[in-house]
Amino acid sequence: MMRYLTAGESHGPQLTTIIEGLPAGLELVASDINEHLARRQKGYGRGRRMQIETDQAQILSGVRHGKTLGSPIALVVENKDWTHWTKIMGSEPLSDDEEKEVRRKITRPRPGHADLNGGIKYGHRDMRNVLERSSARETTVRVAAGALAQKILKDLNINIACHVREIGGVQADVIEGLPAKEIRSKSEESEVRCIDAEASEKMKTAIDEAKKNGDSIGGVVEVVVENVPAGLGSYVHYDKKLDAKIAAAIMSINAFKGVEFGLGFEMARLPGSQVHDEIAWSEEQGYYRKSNRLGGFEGGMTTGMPIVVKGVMKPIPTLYKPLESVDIDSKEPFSASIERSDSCAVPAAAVVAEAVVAWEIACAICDQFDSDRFDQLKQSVEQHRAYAKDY
Ligand SMILES: Cc1cc2nc3c(=O)[nH]c(=O)nc-3n(C[C@H](O)[C@H](O)[C@H](O)COP(=O)(O)O)c2cc1C
Ligand SMILES: C=C(O[C@@H]1CC(C(=O)O)=C[C@@H](OP(=O)(O)O)[C@H]1O)C(=O)O
Repeated sequence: MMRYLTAGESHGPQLTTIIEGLPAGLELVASDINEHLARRQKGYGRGRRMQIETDQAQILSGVRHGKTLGSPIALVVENKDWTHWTKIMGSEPLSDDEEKEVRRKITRPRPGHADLNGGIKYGHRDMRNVLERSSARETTVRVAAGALAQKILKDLNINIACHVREIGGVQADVIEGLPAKEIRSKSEESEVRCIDAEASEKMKTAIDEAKKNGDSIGGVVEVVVENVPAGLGSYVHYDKKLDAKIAAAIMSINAFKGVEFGLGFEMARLPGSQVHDEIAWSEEQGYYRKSNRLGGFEGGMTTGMPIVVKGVMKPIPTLYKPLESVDIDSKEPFSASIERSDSCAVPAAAVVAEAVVAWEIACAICDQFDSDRFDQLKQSVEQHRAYAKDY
C-alpha cells in the first residue's frame, strides 16, 4: 500500500513529506519532481509569494543512485520566505518583550478560509495558528508526492494532463477527446493553463478585473488520464471504488467544492441512451466504448477509456476589499483581516489536481498488482492488459 503524510507551515522553514510503499527499482531523480513543482508555481493571478519561492525538492532518503529502494522516501521543499518569519514562526517560546514586538494576533477571521472554525476547534486565539497549516502552501509537497506517482504512470505508458476549462465565468472551447499529450503541451503555453488561446486572454482580463476590484475568482479544472488498465478499483465495497477515491482527492484540494466525471451534472438532464457508452471490441483495441460520456468509470472501476474528471474551485477567500467579519476578542463587527493573497489560483490548482489524481491511480495499480519491484509491476500490468483485451 502506498501512503504519505505531509508536514509544514506556510511560513515555517520547510515542507516535508514521507512517502511509503513505492516499488523498488523505479528510476527517480530530483528533476522528475522539480518539473512539477515549477508547473504548480506558474499561473496568471498569483500573489507576490510565488516570486519569492523557487520550489525545489531535496530527496533525503529512499533513493540511491537514481533508483528507489523500496524504503520510505523523505522529501523536503524549503520555504525561502522563512527568513522573513523566523521570529513570528519560531518554535521556541518568546519573552514578553519579543511577544510584543512580533505578535500581531489575527483575530478577524476571513469568511471562506479555515480561520474561525480552526480557531474554535483547536482553541487558538491567534488565528495565524490555523492559517499557517490550512494554507495551500501544503499542496507543494502533495505535488511532490504526486510527481513520484506520475513517474510510475509514465513508465507504464499512462499519460496524464490537466488544463483549465473555466475562470471567472469565461469558458474554454475544447474539443472533447483531445489526447493527453496534446493537452499537456498546449496548456503549458498558456499563462492560465488553458488550451483555448482566445479564452486564455479573456480569463487574464477577468483576473485583472477581479484584482483591480480587490476581489477574487474561481474556475473549473480538468484532468485527463489515458491508457489506464481496465478494472482498477472495485465495486465490492464503498471504500474500494476508485472514482470515489479520486473525487475525495480532488475535494481535498484547498478551495475545491465539487467534482464531475465525464458529462457530470449534465447527466441529470439526459436520458440513459445519451449517457451510457456503447461497448465494442476490435482486434487491435480489445474492448472499448464508442463514446466516453461516463469519463472512464463504471462500477467504481476503470473502463480502460480515458479518465476525465473536473473539479470546481471557489474564488480565493482573502479579499483586498474584505468582507465583514467579527473580531473574536471584542465580538465587534470588523472587516476581515487581509493576508497577502492570490487573486486567482485556478491554473496552479489544476497541477495539484493532476498530482492527486496521479497519486490515486498509482495507488490503485500498486494495490492490484505485484508492487514490491517496479520491473515485476510493469510485467503484471502488461499481462493484465493482454488478458483484458482478449477476455
Ligand atoms: C494553489 C492554491 C492557492 C491558494 N491561494 C490562496 C491565497 O492566496 N489566499 C487565500 O485566501 N486562499 C488561497 N487558497 C484557498 C485556501 O487555501 C482555501 O480556501 C482555505 O484553505 C479554506 O479551505 P476550503 O476553501 O477548502 O474550505 C489557495 C488554494 C490553492 C489550491
Ligand atoms: C504559498 C502558496 O500559496 C499560498 C496559499 C495561501 C492560502 O491561504 O491558501 C495564501 C498565500 O500565502 P502567502 O500569505 O504566503 O502569500 C499563497 O501564496 C503556494 O501555493 O505555494
